[in-house]
Order: sequence, then structure tokens, then C-alpha cells
Amino acid sequence: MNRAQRRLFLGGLSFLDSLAAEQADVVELSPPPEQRLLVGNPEAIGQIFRADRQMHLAGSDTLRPLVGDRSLLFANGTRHAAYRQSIGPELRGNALRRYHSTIADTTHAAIRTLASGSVIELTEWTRKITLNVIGTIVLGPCGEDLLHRFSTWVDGALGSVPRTLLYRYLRTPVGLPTPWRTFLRRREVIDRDVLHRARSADRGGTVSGTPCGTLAGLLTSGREPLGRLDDDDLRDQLVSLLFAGHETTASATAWTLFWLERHPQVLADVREELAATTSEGSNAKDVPLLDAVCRESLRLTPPATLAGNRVLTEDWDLLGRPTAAGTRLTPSIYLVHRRPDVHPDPLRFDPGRFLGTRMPAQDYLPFGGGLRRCLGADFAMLELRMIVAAVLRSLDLRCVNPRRGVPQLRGAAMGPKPGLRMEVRHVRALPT
Ligand code: HEM
Repeated sequence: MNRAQRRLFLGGLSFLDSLAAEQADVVELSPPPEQRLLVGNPEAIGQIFRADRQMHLAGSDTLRPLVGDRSLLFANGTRHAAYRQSIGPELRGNALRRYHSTIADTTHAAIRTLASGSVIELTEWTRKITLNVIGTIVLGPCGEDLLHRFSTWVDGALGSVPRTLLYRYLRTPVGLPTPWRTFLRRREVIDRDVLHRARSADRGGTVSGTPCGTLAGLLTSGREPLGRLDDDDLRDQLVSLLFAGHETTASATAWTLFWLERHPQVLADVREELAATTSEGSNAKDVPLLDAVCRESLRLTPPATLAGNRVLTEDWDLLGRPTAAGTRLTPSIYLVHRRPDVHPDPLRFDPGRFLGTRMPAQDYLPFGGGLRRCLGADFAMLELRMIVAAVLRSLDLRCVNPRRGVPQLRGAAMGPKPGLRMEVRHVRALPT
């Protein structure tokens, strides 16, 4: 690990902020022969995404023990294409309609637990909602217990920088109890339970409707191009979807609610928009301002600061800079979103940037891009709009400690600092 890499790992966002201040284009994190470049130039990132077929995705050492070696997040070539071909259609277009009631019911249930005057830890609250939603979509109704244990397990590894450091660098299988051994012990139980649920869904035990009523049903159906998955493969895909499908969305929802609370005029305008429609936020066209608010929140505080690490499979030319095969390229979403030459006054929350215009993919990339663009992007936008709309329709929130509304990394995801709290000022009746 060289100095820049150490600064990225230990300093995290403060290091990225210093690079953003100088509008860094390409930063060497480690020298050849295992060169690693952090890329903050939109043109270069566009070039990388367009050449994704010439790249090989290197997984993340932090996430690998969580999601497994065979995770679709790290797959390459035909296997990667098969995962995308199988799962992708379930997470976009008309297929999204069947998730509306899950998102609405889960959000309403979470709102019903709140009384006027109560105080919530914002990201914990949004995380519960998004984990319940993705849990239902992946495994079917699966009860709080399994999801709670899943969440505790992830938290043990990624919940804070010291925890992540211990989990990542003290991976000794024997000796004193370490976070790593606790992690492995918990993983064993979770794997068993997740597989059990998926296989019983396979037998029609818990999932109503078609065998593909859940993503587990789809993955256990044996359909081509994936074919039959053995237990290890199935486990890795289920845990990957549960993980990727809730952490980032929870952060995005918390950020959006936070930014709205900090900008009362925007909040009033969104409420007016909602008052003029019966929409639950499922269709972006019915709520253009709310949609713009969600997009601006993803720009200013992107839950994923980096896209996946791409490794060049042949010599290349990156913005006129000769770059050898084997170089690892990491596109930085955070750096692009904070460039004043791309987003004037980048630290200002201004949803107007997204009203009536489409930003070029290389300038705005909360979901990455190219062949690896987030498979759940459309689903995530749907969920984000629907949760925020339901909250605004039924709750008035006031931030108790806005100073905690600053970004902090949690593994790969960037959320508000833990402990950011909202007081529930007023609760309005929900639709029955
Ligand atoms: C606001 C929420 C989300 C954000 C910001 C986000 C962001 C990202 C990013 C940056 C990537 C890497 C793309 C690249 O390397 O170019 C990614 C990949 C992925 N995401 Fe998401 N994501 C979100 C929600 C979700 C959800 C809800 C799901 C599942 C239902 C999901 C599933 C995936 C999968 C499977 C991949 C791997 C795609 C591949 O390698 O082919 N994500 N996401």
C-alpha cells in the first residue's frame, strides 16, 4: 500500500475532498507493475465505460468475504453476462410494477411505528425499510429475525472505520476471538438460513405465485442461461443482492430526507407537487420535482463513491497517457460529481439542475456505467421516490443534530454520520 492508497483507505473522504479541490483527473494510487489509478475526469471515465469489454473486473477485498468469490458483483465474461441477462429484466421496466405494493406496505409499516414526538436515528430507520424491501423481493416474506441478523453481521464488518480495519486486516482463523472470527461464525448461520429460505421458496413452500415470484425463485429455477446453481453459487448471489440492494438505497433515502429538511422551500415545493397528485411516486413523470430532488441528492452525496475496479486486459491510452495492460482503473463518482467545471457550485443542493434536462452519463454516474452499470438502478430510483413520497405525505421531520449530516464511509457506501437524528413533529393518517 503506497501513500496515496493509504490516504484513500484511512483518510477516505478527506483525501477525496483534497483531490476534488484540485479537480484531479487521474491519481496514481500505486505505481507499476501493479499500477492503480483513481480517475476523476469525466471524459476518461466515459472512455473507460465505453471500453468495458476490454476490462476485467477485479473484486473488492473488503466485500469479497461478505458476498463471496462467485458473486455476480465480481463475475466476468459469459458468467457475468448470464447473471445480467437473467436478473436484469426483473429489475427494470414493467417488472418493477410488482414491487410497488412491497415498497409501499413496508414503508407504511415503518411509519406506523412512529408517534409524534419520537426521535429516529435516520439511517438505521431507512436501512430497516430498504432491507425489508429487498429481503421480500429476493427471498419472499422472511421475517425480521433473519434480516436483523444479516444487518448485524454486515454492521460488524463495515459499521465503522475501526471495525472495517480490524475485520479486513486481522483475518486470522485461529487464536483469540477477533472480529474476523465472529464474522465467520455469523456468516455460517446466515448462509444456512438464506439457502434454506431460497430452497424452500424453490419448492413453493413460502412464495406465492409463479416460481419466479422472487429473485431466489428465479435463481433456483434452473433456467438458462444460468442453469442450476450449486449451493455456494446460489448463496453468493443471494447475499450479493441482499447487500447491494439495501445499503446504498438506505443511504440515498437518508440523504434525500436530510437535504429536504435542510431546504424548507424545496420541501414545500415537493409537498405542493405531491398534494396535486395521488401518485405514490412510482412514476417519475408524475413527480418531476421529487425525481429531481432524488437525483440531486445522489449527485451531491452519492452512496457509492467509486465504481468497480476495472483491470486493463491490453495496453491502452487513457486521455493520451499510455497505460499498460494489468493497470487497475477506479472511476471516482464522488470526484466527478464535485467538479465545478461540470456541476457549477457543486456543494450547493440544487434540484433545478435536473429539471427538464438529461445529464451526460459521464458527468452524472451515481450508478456507475458501461457493462457493469448498477443492475438495480431503476429499482433503486423507484424505491427512493416512493419512500420519500410516503414520508413527506405522512410525517413532518425536524433534524435534531444537523452537524452530523456530513458524509462518512461505511465500507463502500457513503451515508450521513451515524447518529443523525430526526424528531417526528407531526404524523398524518396513512391510506388504509
Ligand atoms: C441508490 C442505490 C444504489 C446505488 C447508488 C448503486 C450503485 C452501484 C454502483 C456504483 C455499482 C457499480 C457500477 C460500475 O462499476 O460501473 C453498482 C453495481 C451493482 N448494483 Fe447497485 N446501487 C444501488 C442500488 C442497487 C440495488 C437496489 C440493487 C439490487 C436490487 C443493486 C444491485 C447491483 C448489482 C447486482 C451490481 C453489479 C452490476 C454488475 O457488475 O454487472 N444496486 N451499484
